[in-house]
Amino acid sequence: MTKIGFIGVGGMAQAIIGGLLKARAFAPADIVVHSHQAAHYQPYAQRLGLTAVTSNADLVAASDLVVLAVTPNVAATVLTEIKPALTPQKTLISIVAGLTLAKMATLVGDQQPILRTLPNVNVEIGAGMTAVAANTELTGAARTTAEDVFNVLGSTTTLNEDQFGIFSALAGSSPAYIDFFIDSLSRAGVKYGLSKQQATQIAAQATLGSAQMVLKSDKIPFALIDQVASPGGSTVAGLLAMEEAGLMTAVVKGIDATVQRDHENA
Ligand SMILES: NC(=O)C1=CN([C@@H]2O[C@H](COP(=O)(O)OP(=O)(O)OC[C@H]3O[C@@H](n4cnc5c(N)ncnc54)[C@H](OP(=O)(O)O)[C@@H]3O)[C@@H](O)[C@H]2O)C=CC1
Ligand SMILES: O=C(O)[C@@H]1CCC=N1
Repeated sequence: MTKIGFIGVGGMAQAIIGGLLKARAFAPADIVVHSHQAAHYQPYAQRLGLTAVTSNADLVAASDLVVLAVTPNVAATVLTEIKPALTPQKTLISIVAGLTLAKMATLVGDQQPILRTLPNVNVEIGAGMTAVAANTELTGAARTTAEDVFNVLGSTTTLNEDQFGIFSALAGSSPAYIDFFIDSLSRAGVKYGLSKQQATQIAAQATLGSAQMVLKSDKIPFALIDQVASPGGSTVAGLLAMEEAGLMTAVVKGIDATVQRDHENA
């Protein structure tokens, strides 16, 4: 059986592992974990029945797929550390935002098969959106095996590396921005007397349905806006007030800052 190892078991690795277990894509014991602090990875591994090892090198030795799931500031150090344990029979999978295939190859060697990915947190419930880019060493069955890790967790798209920055903003970071929007809607509901729990449920279901409508309809979002906004009605009054407060400009400015920070991490 293919064994998958995670270097780092923070928020994103735990979302991927949770999604893989729910999809029964790997048996718990075939998921190997290690992170910086034993107090973090050992209880987590024990709780889920995963295989915990005591070093990054041991993790690479025990895994066919090695997922780099550390923050960008320590990625280079960790790649240098695991280089002696890597072989061309193993696939290195990075989820690190901003880290290019070329940079990784300089640290682990040109012969290493590598899949650069950028998943989002919704992989945890099988509703993820992940970008992938393979280097020239990753081909055939090995490439399929690596990409299938993310195919079982939602949608995937193959992307040129120069588009990973904007993808990271629109799919990787946006769950936080959409949660912010849902929370803003539900806070408005509280202002008008709904309980926070009921307002959040209502706002989240309306957001989910609207996203599904955009994906299923042949209309662009602006046409769907017109379908909701009745002449002389309440929606158009709300839309104009939101635009006066600069909603679209605020969103684009937020994405600009996200992309800029992603480039600084590269
Ligand atoms: N969060 C998200 O939605 C997304 C994140 N990403 C990328 O995923 C990566 C991880 O992000 P996130 O999970 O949010 O971050 P976290 O801070 O939650 O997790 C980072 C993990 O790295 C571990 N770590 C730190 N240093 C080492 C080391 N030397 N050796 C082994 N493990 C180490 C930490 O271990 P310990 O806890 O034991 O200290 C921790 O488990 C980032 O590169 C980010 O760009 C990509 C897409 C989406
Ligand atoms: O906040 C971050 O840096 C990462 C990248 C995409 C989502 N989270």
